[in-house]
Amino acid sequence: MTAILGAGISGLAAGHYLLRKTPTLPLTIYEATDRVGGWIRSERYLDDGYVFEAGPRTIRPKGPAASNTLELIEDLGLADQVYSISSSHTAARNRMIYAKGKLNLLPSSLSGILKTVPPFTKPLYFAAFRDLFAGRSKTPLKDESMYSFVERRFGKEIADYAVSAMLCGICAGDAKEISVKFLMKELFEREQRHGGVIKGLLKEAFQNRNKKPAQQPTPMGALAAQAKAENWSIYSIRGGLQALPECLAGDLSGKGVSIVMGTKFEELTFDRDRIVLRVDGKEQQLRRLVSSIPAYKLAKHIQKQHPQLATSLSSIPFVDVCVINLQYKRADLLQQDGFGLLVPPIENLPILGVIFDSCCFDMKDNTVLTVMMGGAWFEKWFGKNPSTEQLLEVALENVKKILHINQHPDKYKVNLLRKCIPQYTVGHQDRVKAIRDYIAHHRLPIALCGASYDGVGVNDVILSARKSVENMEQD
Ligand SMILES: Cc1cc2nc3c(=O)[nH]c(=O)nc-3n(C[C@H](O)[C@H](O)[C@H](O)COP(=O)(O)OP(=O)(O)OC[C@H]3O[C@@H](n4cnc5c(N)ncnc54)[C@H](O)[C@@H]3O)c2cc1C
Ligand SMILES: C=Cc1c2[nH]c(c1C)Cc1[nH]c(c(CCC(=O)O)c1C)Cc1[nH]c(c(C)c1CCC(=O)O)Cc1[nH]c(c(C)c1C=C)C2
Repeated sequence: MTAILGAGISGLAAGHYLLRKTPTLPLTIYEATDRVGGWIRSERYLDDGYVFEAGPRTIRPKGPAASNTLELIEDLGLADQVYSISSSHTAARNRMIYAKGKLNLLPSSLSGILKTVPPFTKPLYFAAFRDLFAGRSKTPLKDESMYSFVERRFGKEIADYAVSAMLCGICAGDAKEISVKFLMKELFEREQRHGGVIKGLLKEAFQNRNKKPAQQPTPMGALAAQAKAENWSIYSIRGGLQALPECLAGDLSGKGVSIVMGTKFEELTFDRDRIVLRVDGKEQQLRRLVSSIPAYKLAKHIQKQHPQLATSLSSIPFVDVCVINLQYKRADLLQQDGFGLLVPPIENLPILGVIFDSCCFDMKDNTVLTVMMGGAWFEKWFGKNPSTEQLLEVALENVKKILHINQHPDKYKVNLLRKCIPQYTVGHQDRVKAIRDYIAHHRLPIALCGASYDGVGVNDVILSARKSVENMEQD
């Protein structure tokens, strides 16, 4: 038998790809909680016309990982439930940062890069000049923090206001700790090879001017082609993103996969080419296993037999995020439409950002906002065990200060998501390599997928599930 640990989006996707490879495969998915979806959780108030998302709310449609998700959505028959936002929509164009006491619209066009836009004190194209004239790093580097790379190449303002804020909005992390390879691997490698990012881009464009592309682009499914033709910027699923894992789980159950909820699985031992899983007091013999649970959780289950692997798995840090959904029964509370705002850490405020849900999606006559707080700075602001009231108060205070909304929300929900986002800190790539090398060296019949390893977005974790299954040996 084959088993999957975890029924978050990556575990369910792994089930989908396993069945696509071997439709008759006996398969069980073990989930610790009483629901599927993991961090994807939508609380629906459909009679009143709105949804509270506790975790992700939008998915990117561009790039190979994104096309893979769209193909999955199509396979599940969910294409007609997709709610897309085109690149010309205000929610796509208007992203703001709160800095120096006011809301600043980030440039979304070339002309914006040519002008000086606050909070920056020079036009953004100056950053490109700086890169052209800054020397290469004194010694070759294997990795460094995102902040240090951007500060070296493009200057402190870009590091403080653009990149640090963007990292808050992707992994709730501190740019001074996150590896440059998390988002800028190619730029970093170009700089290391050519002594500058722009120099490298120009040199490579010149060298490749007559070369044919080495690979044909992968063919696009119909939905990905539609997303391209209609120029989608982001999308979600009607009624909330949770419909995606729910639909996947329904499809798998319909194909005979057993999804066991509320499992207490204790220990995993590897015995030659078998795995013994102790679950709910009983032993299960498995031929192979896909783990989609967070790395630090897997570490606990294999600690006794493989302490070295457990140490590597637990070395991937995670942060806590508090997500506070607010609903007001009035449509006109926001002075500026947009996707939302981010607060760069240099502002030293206790919130990471606010998403304007009701600008992105039609939520009848409601204003719906989501305040995100904590991340790498959770303990600094809130200590170890803040109360719900304390968290709500901080969120409302900042909504008042930044968005000038003084009234109390008609409905709210405070979600404290403990250890919800992994931090790809400097050296992450080597840590993941050490984990995979250990598994290969000891020939352990386990495949890893999920947010701990190769990307934290919904697209990344679905693709990680596909790759982990494709790389598994056949019987
Ligand atoms: C606040 C927030 C906002 C986000 N926003 C976005 C966004 O806008 N766009 C985007 O693309 N991504 C976003 N993400 C990231 C994305 O949601 C996650 O990376 C993704 O959902 C992770 O999926 P997963 O399956 O890897 O892990 P998880 O969702 O963590 O699923 C793992 C599952 O395993 C179960 N489990 C754990 N331990 C065990 C065990 N011992 N036995 C059995 N089961 C176990 C858990 O209960 C869970 O169901 C966001 C994440 C957060 C937290
Ligand atoms: C705590 C704050 C967070 C906000 N969103 C996330 C966190 C942790 C999670 C998240 N957001 C995005 C991704 C990546 C998706 C992918 O690449 O597939 C993740 C994991 C998308 C995203 N959201 C914002 C940006 C700049 C990005 C990067 C990609 C893109 O440009 O679309 C903006 C943003 N995120 C948050 C806020 C408040 C915000 C405001 C503008 C919250």
